[in-house]
Amino acid sequence: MDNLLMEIIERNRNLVRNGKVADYIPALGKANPEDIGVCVADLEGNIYKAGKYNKKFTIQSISKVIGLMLALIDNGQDRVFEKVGYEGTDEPFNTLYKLDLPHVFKPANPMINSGAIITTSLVKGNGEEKFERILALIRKIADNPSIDYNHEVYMSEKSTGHKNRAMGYMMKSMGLINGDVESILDCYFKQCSIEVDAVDLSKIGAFIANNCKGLDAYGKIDREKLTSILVGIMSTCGMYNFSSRYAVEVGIPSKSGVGGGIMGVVKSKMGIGVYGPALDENGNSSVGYGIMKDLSRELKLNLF
Ligand SMILES: NC(=O)CC[C@H](N)C(=O)O
Repeated sequence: MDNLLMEIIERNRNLVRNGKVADYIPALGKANPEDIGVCVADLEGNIYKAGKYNKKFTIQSISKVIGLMLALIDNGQDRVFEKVGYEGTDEPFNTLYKLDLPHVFKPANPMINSGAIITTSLVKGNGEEKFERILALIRKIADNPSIDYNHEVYMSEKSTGHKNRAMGYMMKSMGLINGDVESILDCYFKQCSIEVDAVDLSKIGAFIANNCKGLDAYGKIDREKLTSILVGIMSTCGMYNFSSRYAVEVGIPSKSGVGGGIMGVVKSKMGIGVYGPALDENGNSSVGYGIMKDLSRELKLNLF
């Protein structure tokens, strides 16, 4: 299996040229596009890996899955989806303008920035406590207590994230956000700056694939429902405005981040973590997409 993963990396390495490392968050621009890693964690506890699987990068939008998870545990399904929708969108992840349309009352889904700012706002905790709870949950489900956030990336996001700030205040004016917008954004920027590697992502994916089994408590939701919401939303919205094409070509519920990571969840089978920081025009890892496509074909994982 490790050999197959290495072969798949090499087969897709040329896709680096189709992408570009994100630099709208200046600190992300330092990543090396040639660093490519992959890891598969199955539900029996086996870990298969190849390439730069232990290269650290920031989790970015993949944290939206964990934000949604904790918001659901804290509030239950109905309260969360009063403030954010279930539906996919053909707008990019940082879209803002639809929030100002007369018939739009909430962000389309929790995987775009506006929707994720809502789920972060719904995570219980005052000030730092909100972030500490998100970090603790990631450490727990990745089974890695050393996971932490990257201060430089956090500061870089905080000082340049004006559009996210605009969304936060817009949604406050729409009555969707309770509490202090700046402190919610601060938590959002920090959660995006949490550093992981491909192994961590595969383990988080495996946790979800195993019906989210292993938490001490599930608060206002049961874990079967929690899992189907996470997996359903990842399949329809996880790759932003590329989600449907991705479903056709890969067919694995996945979430990407502009740090270059993709996390895949194959229910009852495995979690997958891929890293490749060069991004395509939708903000998804260009090599990561190729690797997921090949993995899906070779291991017959396409759900559809
Ligand atoms: N797509 C992403 O990974 C976006 C996350 C990034 N922190 C942002 O808010 O722009």
